[in-house]
Parts: sequence; structure tokens; C-alpha cells
Amino acid sequence: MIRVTNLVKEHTGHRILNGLSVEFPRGKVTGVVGPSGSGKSTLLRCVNGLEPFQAGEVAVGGVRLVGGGTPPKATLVELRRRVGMVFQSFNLFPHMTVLGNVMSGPVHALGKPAAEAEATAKRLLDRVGLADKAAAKPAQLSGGQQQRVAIARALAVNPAAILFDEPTSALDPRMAAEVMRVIDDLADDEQLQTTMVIVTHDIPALRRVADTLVVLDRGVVAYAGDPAAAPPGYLDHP
Ligand SMILES: Nc1ncnc2c1ncn2[C@@H]1O[C@H](COP(=O)(O)OP(=O)(O)OP(=O)(O)O)[C@@H](O)[C@H]1O
Repeated sequence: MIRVTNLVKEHTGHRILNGLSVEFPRGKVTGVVGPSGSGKSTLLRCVNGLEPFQAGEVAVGGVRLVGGGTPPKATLVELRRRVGMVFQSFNLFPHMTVLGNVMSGPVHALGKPAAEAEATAKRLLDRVGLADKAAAKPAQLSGGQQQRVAIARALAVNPAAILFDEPTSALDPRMAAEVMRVIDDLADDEQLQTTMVIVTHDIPALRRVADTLVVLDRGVVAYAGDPAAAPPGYLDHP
């Protein structure tokens, strides 16, 4: 479970997150929506330790980030091991093969032997439907395939949580559907128990996969609960 308490984030005097509190339950999919500029990406980046924040707290299991200072490096390393991130722009290592991309976390972050990391990577590539692309370079893949590699790479370190920041917004509808199908498949996996948080403007896809919906508005939570019970209007903005 991820718990965010009274988070305050400012940029050059402008308040982006305004004392925001929210919980992302373990093993569930939480969709985060809200108007452009409401702070969705900033929230994910604070949770993952990519952005320092002025006040409040982020707790991921037993790992805590506290606002107002620079977190110890060891805390950030531990946090990033527990929380994977999937970005809009895929962010694969371009010079590595697909297999190398997925093996990199187990080898470098977890210190696993190469043979074990390779077996894990192959299993995950199979899971995202890309077993036959292991030897390809990212540039040889479609955007949807690259994003599925990014998901396999995030899963490879067996994280407690994966944060998806607009994972499908650079993709055409068919590829976006492929990626959401993979996320849906992970969400249905009872054994995996990965906490997933998805920032997206793809409301129809969210309605299918999200257990909980969080609506942000001007840096605070305007609604958190059952997606089906969200007040009309919250899901209409672009
Ligand atoms: N590094 C930065 N410096 C200054 N302002 C920033 C910075 N990063 C974000 N902001 C501002 O913070 C606000 C929230 O940005 P954020 O990207 O979190 O919103 P968002 O809800 O994810 O928006 P979108 O849906 O358009 O991606 C915006 O007004 C943005 O301009």
C-alpha cells in the first residue's frame, strides 16, 4: 500500500500539490485523472522520489519520504526498487536489446546472476506477448511493443508497485488497447499483488481496469472511490 499524507509541492512559488492526501491500496489498480495541470504527473514523481517536496509524507510499505529535505540516498534506492515507473515516452535503453533492457534491473539493481535474470526476462517478455522480439533493439519495435517491453522491465525487479504516467497517450488506439490489455492482465493476476497507479486521459480504458478512481483538481483530491460512482463531469474533461 502507498500512503501519501498532506503532500505540498511548489515550483517557483507556485503550489502544485496543495496538502494532498491519498492512498493506493495494495494489489489494486487506481486510476488518477484530472484536468491538465492538476498535478497528476507531479504526484507520481513525488511518490517515486523523482521530485523532492516541501512538506508531507510518502510511505511505501516501510519506506518513508518526508518533505522539506533531501532524502538519504539509501532511502531513494530502496524506494525505486519497490516502485517501478512506466512513462509515456517508453524510456528504453536504445543501445540494448529488448532482452537486455528487461534483464538490466535484476542484474544491476538486484545483483542477480545473468542466467537467472535472463530466465526472468524471457518469462516476462512471453507474458507481454513479445517472446519473439528478445534480440531486437527498441527502435525496431512499434510504440505499443516498446511500451510492453517497458512494462516487462518494470516488473522484472518484482516491485511492490508500478506507477504508469500516461502510458498510452503516445500510441494509436490499437496499440493503446494492446498496452491496456497487458495492464488488465496484470491486474487480474491474484498472485502478483502489484499495486498499480495509472495516470491517463483514456477514460474508457480506466473504466475497464481501475478498481478505484482518484480525481485531482488544483493539487488536491476532489474524489476518491468507486469509478462507477464518480460524480458526472469528473470524467468528461479531455
Ligand atoms: N519543473 C517544473 N517547473 C515549474 N512548474 C512545473 C514543473 N513541473 C510541473 N509544473 C507545473 O505544475 C503543474 C502541474 O503539472 P503536472 O504535470 O503534474 O500536471 P498534470 O495533471 O500531470 O497535467 P497533464 O495532464 O497536462 O500532464 C502545471 O501547472 C505545470 O506547469
